[in-house]
Amino acid sequence: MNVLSDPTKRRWLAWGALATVFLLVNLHRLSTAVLSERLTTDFGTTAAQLGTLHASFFLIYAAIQIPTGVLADRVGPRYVGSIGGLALSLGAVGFAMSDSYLTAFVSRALIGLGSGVIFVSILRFCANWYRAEEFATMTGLTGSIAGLGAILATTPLAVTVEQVGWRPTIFALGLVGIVAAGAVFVLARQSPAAAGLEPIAGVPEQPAVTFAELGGHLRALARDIDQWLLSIVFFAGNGAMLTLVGMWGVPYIVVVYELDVTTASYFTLLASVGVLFGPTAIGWLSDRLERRLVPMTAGIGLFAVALATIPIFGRPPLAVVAVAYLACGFLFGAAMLSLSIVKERYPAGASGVAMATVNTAGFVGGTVLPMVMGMALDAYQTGETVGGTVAYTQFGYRIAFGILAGTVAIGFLSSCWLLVRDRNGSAAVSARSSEVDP
Ligand SMILES: N[C@@H](Cc1c[nH]cn1)C(=O)NCC(=O)O
Repeated sequence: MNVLSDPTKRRWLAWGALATVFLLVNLHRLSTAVLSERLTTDFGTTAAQLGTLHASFFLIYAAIQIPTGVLADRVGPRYVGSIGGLALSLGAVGFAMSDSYLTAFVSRALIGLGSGVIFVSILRFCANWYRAEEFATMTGLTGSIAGLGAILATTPLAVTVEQVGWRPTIFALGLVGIVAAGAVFVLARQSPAAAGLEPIAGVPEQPAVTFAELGGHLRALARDIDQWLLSIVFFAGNGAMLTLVGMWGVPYIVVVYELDVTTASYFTLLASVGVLFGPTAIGWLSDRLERRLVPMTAGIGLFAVALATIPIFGRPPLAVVAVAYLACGFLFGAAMLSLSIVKERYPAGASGVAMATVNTAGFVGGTVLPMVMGMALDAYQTGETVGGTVAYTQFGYRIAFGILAGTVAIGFLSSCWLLVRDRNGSAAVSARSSEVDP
């Protein structure tokens, strides 16, 4: 058997193609920080227009999660993943060739649209090609790709853009994406059987679902308390991480410790290093322990504690901030277990819509929490500007980080509630509930 005909090897090739597209998703979604000055020069954008360009990606991303879940369940990851990869890559090519803010905005929206379908398609692919007890590891591994993308979107992207220019860089990423989307189409079949391969031991063939059945599952999800609790966990965990890395993690250090932006960005880089390792390690541990709720609750609780060091001390030693940022990134992996739990609560054929529902909450968190923190900070302006941006007081940052830590603490309480419900038998928190959390 060669690598294409052996299903246990073939699945890694297909996952690799999908993961390459997901790496590009993460590079594009976090690239605005590095590109901002050049975009301002080339398109004459105001700060508000630049913010809209950045935020449009997240809004579209959140909005299309549930339709993506329906399509991933009904049509399969091969078509959804490859068409999404093609769309985001064409968007990147268009963005690189844009000659006005309008074309740049439309192209960026296309990148967001294509990107939004990739993560759920990968998880849906993993549900069909990996055993249930490998699923949290695969979800974590996929989440870690986001950490790698976040790292590549900092200094490596900045250096490349400096050397060859932003347009050739984004154009090249578009070409890589077109090749990767082609590889997804060729390799990522619906299941081993659909690829004409032997079944994989312990991975049952999943029945096809109709749109009507998926509608029924969506209605069940809307009524399911566990789904809402899991969504709160992911809203808090994913939202807090995206807020820390993508928005307020750097300005806090610049203002409170009076460091320059480049030095401050090393701290958020540490958080991304945490995301590189944490989701895989925690997912793997959960699979080994055959437990989901206990590691999720412990991890999200520690996440809240790590984040709370900032509002509690206001200006802790920088080494403490470094450890806290790294710990937050690593422990974010615990929040990702919410995706495995919801997947195991629903029939295999509807796992896409179930995971997409919880992922939506994660990206609503990534959109809402930076804004809420910003509104809190606005009440504590110093009246000065640092590096062209409005400066806020240290107390303002304590309040804003307190809101963020409080949100993660609510995620922790939701996770505790899930544990209690599971122990009381009021919820079958996992399809394998008796094995997973006895
Ligand atoms: N790992 C997260 C994204 C993230 C959060 N903080 C830094 N990166 C992830 O994979 N989320 C799912 C998705 O759809 O991107």
